[in-house]
Amino acid sequence: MSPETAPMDAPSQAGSPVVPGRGTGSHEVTVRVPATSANLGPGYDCLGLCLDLWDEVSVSVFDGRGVEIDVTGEGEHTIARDESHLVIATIRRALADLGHPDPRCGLMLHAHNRIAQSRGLGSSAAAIVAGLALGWGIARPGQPLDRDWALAVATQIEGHPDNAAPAIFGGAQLSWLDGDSASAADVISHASGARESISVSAVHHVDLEIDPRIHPVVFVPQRRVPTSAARAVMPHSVPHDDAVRQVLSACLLVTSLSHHPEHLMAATQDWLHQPFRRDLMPESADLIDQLRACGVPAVISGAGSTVLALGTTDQLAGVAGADTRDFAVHQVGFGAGVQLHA
Ligand SMILES: Nc1ncnc2c1ncn2[C@@H]1O[C@H](COP(=O)(O)OP(=O)(O)OP(=O)(O)O)[C@@H](O)[C@H]1O
Ligand SMILES: N[C@@H](CCO)C(=O)O
Repeated sequence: MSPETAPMDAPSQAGSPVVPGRGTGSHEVTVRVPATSANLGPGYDCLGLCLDLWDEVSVSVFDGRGVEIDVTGEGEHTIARDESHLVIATIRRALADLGHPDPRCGLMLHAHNRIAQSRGLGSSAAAIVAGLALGWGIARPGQPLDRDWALAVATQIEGHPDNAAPAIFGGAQLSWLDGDSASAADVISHASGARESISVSAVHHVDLEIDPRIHPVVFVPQRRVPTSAARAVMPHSVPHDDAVRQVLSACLLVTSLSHHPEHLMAATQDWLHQPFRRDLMPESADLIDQLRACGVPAVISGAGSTVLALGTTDQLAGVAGADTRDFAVHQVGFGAGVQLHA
């Protein structure tokens, strides 16, 4: 395999704090939370995998009210430094859910982000999962994270479980909601119209084996595509013929990932979301066309704009035939689920 590669920012050792604690009145809680790639072509809103690329976040509680937020790395010039910061907002949600006596407590947060935002690498799911794990660490110090609880709450916040499941459980995950609801928003509105909590038993996931011959490569462009914009262009219905082809592709992807990488080209075809999102990310759509023409199984990662190639060394050799100059190319490897140190 010979794609142009750039070194990833090496993660620090698990368990080492991001920065020395400055909080007063509480010990520091630290999490490492991974990037994820959802959809994988035909698995819209239900398939996702975890990448070996991590945000590291620590928090401590101080006496009084308010927040102090320090961000380095991705988003250091753009991310909010107030209560609207997604990790902070989610910590408070977790504290309330877990019956902490003071969910409005003062919070000091340090984040070192490596996951590019609004590029289809699950940055929002990572921030939500980080917030839930940190909230758990504050409210339940020393207890192992209840990952099923985290998945249910993350799904309610994010609306779909396909990034949250691998961010929490690692590897590749198939995830879904009970009943005929496609999204958490449906579950909420069907329930009563109010924002009720999704019951933990309403969100499901299964681990999918990944054939050791398969490797991921990500091609990250400069263009940002907010997930909300990418979901706004989705049609309400698709032709039956396309739905039939999608079923085959999605089924084939599950078995190709686990045991039959030779079928990954056919298994990564999609008729449900990528065609409708092309105009939002023309460079990425063009790169996918080039890569697939060279025999590389390539898809839009999540809602875009990153391109994900998933293949064997032989399949990935085709990357050399594509023009990747406008993309940062990383051979990342597969990751594990969120790590909490409380
Ligand atoms: N580390 C972070 N800290 C705080 N907020 C974050 C962080 N990462 C993401 N966010 C919030 O989430 C937004 C990006 O979420 P969005 O759903 O658009 O993209 P994504 O999650 O990166 O992509 P995808 O869902 O397609 O994988 C950012 O604009 C920011 O508001
Ligand atoms: N399944 C989601 C992933 C991004 O959050 C989508 O494609 O919109």
